[in-house]
Amino acid sequence: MAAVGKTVPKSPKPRAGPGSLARGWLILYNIVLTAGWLAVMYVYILHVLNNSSSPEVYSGLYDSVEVVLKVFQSLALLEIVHAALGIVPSNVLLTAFQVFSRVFLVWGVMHPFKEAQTSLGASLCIAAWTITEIIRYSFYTFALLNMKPYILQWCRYTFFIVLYPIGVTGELLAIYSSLAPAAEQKAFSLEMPNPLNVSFYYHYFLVGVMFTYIPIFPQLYFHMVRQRRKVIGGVTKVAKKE
Ligand SMILES: CCCCCCCCCCCCC/C=C/C(=O)SCCNC(=O)CCNC(=O)[C@H](O)C(C)(C)COP(=O)(O)OP(=O)(O)OC[C@H]1O[C@@H](n2cnc3c(N)ncnc32)[C@H](O)[C@@H]1OP(=O)(O)O
Repeated sequence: MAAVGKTVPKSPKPRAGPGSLARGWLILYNIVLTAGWLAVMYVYILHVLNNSSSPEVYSGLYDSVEVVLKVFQSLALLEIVHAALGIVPSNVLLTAFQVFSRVFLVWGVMHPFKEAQTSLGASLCIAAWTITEIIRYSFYTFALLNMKPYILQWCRYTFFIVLYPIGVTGELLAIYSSLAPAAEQKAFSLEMPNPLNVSFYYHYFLVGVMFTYIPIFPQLYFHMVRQRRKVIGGVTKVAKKE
C-alpha cells in the first residue's frame, strides 16, 4: 500500500513517434542511406583487395569511392532538417556539428586537395564513417519497423567507442595534409588589397577548424556514452518490498 504523504514518482511519458508520413519518409531515407553506405563499403573492400600489395591501397582509395561517398555523405545534411523539424528526437546542434564536420571534410578538404585524398587519414575516416553508418541507418530502419535486433543495437551504441577516435584521427590527418597545398595555392583565399578590405586565408581557417575539435569532439563522444548508458547500459531497478 502506498504510504500517505509519500510522493509516487511519475513514470516518464512515452515519447510520441513520428507521424505516418514522416515515418514512411524516414524508412525510405534510412533504407537508401544504408544501401549507399553498403555501396561505399563494397567499393572500399574491392579497392583494398585489388591493391593489397601496392601503395595505392590507401592512396588511391578516395578515387575509387569518391562519387558514392560524396552523394551519401551529402544526403546526411537531411538529418539536420529531420532534427530541426522534430521528426526525430536528436539534438539539432550536435547533429549539425557531426554532419557539417563530415560534409566539410568531403567538400572542403578532400575534394579540392589531392594531398588529402591520398592521405592515410582519408582512408581511416572513410572506413570509420562507413562502418558507423551502415550500422546506424540499418538500426534506425529496423527500429521504425518496430524491430530492434539486439546485436545491431549493441553495435550502434558500442562501436563508436573505437570508431569515433579512429574517425577523428583520420579527419585531423586529412585536414593536416591539406594545409601545405592550401597555403601554396592560396586556395579560397582573399588577399589585400581588395574592394572589401578584408583578407582571408583558407589554410588558417583549416587550422581553426582543427582546433574546434578540442571542445566539440568530447561533447559528441560523451553524448554517445550517455545514449549507450540509456539504451543498453541501464541498471535494472528491482522494486523494494516495504
Ligand atoms: C565548417 C564546418 C566545420 C565544423 C567543425 C566541427 C568540428 C566538429 C568536431 C567533431 C568531429 C566529429 C567527427 C566525426 C567522426 C565520425 O563520425 S567517426 C565514426 C564514428 N562516429 C559515430 O559513431 C557517430 C556517432 N554519432 C552519432 O550517431 C550522431 O551524429 C549523434 C548526433 C552524435 C547521435 O545522436 P542521437 O541522434 O542522439 O543518437 P541516436 O540515439 O541514434 O538517436 C536518438 C533518437 O533519434 C532517433 N533517430 C535519429 N536519427 C534517426 C533517423 N534517421 N531515423 C529514425 N530515427 C532516428 C533514434 O532512433 C533515437 O530515437 P529513440 O530511440 O526514440 O530515442
